Amino acid sequence: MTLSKDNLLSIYRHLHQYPELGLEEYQTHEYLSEVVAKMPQEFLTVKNVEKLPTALLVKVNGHDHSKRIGYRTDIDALPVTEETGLPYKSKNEGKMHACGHDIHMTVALGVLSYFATHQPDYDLVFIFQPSEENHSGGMQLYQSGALDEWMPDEIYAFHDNPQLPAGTIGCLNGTLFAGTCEIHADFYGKSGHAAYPHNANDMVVAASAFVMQIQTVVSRSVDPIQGGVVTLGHLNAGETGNVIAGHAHIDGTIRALTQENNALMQKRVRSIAEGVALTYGCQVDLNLHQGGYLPVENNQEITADFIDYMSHAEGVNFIETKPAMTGEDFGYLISKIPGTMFWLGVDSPYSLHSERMAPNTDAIEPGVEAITGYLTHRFTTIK
Ligand SMILES: CC(=O)N[C@@H](CCC[C@H](N)C(=O)O)C(=O)O
Repeated sequence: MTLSKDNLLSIYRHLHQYPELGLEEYQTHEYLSEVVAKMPQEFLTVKNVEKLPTALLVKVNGHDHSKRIGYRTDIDALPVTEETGLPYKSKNEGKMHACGHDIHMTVALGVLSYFATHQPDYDLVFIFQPSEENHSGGMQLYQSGALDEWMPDEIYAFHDNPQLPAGTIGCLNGTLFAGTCEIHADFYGKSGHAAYPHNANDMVVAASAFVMQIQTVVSRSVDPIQGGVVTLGHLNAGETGNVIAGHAHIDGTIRALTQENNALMQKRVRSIAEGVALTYGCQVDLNLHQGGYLPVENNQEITADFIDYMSHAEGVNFIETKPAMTGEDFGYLISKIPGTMFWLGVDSPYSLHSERMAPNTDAIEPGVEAITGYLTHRFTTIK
């Protein structure tokens, strides 16, 4: 049975209502397993992963086992309080599928349900991967060895895109997403009475200097033609207005389209943190963590075939897109297995990660059809 439009919509709404954070996706894993269990099992082999219990792998056994295509979806949500006002809004307080991984999972189930009833030419491995937003779930899954016996020859994934019309496929033959590196910084000084600054060491001042100096990383150190991003999204210091803060904590992210620029920016952020500590006579504890968030470099030959198919397939609305500074731990998987990442338009006025981001669910069916059509085509061109 191929899941119908109504089935897919009700799956989407269920997933949307029960978002879970990275590595905690137990209910999601259970629900996905139940949906897969209701599909005809003749061609399916399901595998759980001991080291990563919320991951789910499903192989559709093809007519011929000499080649294998991987299709990955992420399953985690964000610590965001939903404000879409949707009747099926999140029931898990403070958690939301604000990055649209619920769309990713629904489309993956739609594609899987098609191949569960239409045996593919070669094997297809569906990878339901935890923790894309943090903890590098894709890298953890790869390194767990769970994929080893089902290692795909090539791999695909998409991300939903609120800026594209619903159902539109977007792609680029090159680097689609940036490599990212998380910044976590703690500045330690000496707290004290607001009236006696000379007896304290104010970490609001040190953290502010760090924030301002960081602004020169992209503007002064990165080739402007290549660009980059440093965003500090979280700053916390002190307790109240008349007490000098002895501690400041900052979280942020570095983004660059090449690993070389990412490394350069990491080096500059470290120098600035150390410079601020020296200048302000404080301690800094800086943690720069890149994990599996490598640039998403689409494979040239595979992506050329993908773009050729999508631009000519009947019923597919395709546009060539620019690189984006969003990150993805698919960057790790695609550095190990050649493949293509692409966009699926979900047409929302609010951006990914916004508490108001409400994907247009009209994207689901054309997404399933375009991907099903491409994979069917790819079985005839895969080398
Ligand atoms: C698609 C998307 O929004 N991905 C996230 C990935 C986060 C990577 C890492 N935790 C970081 O913050 O650098 C993104 O924020 O782009």
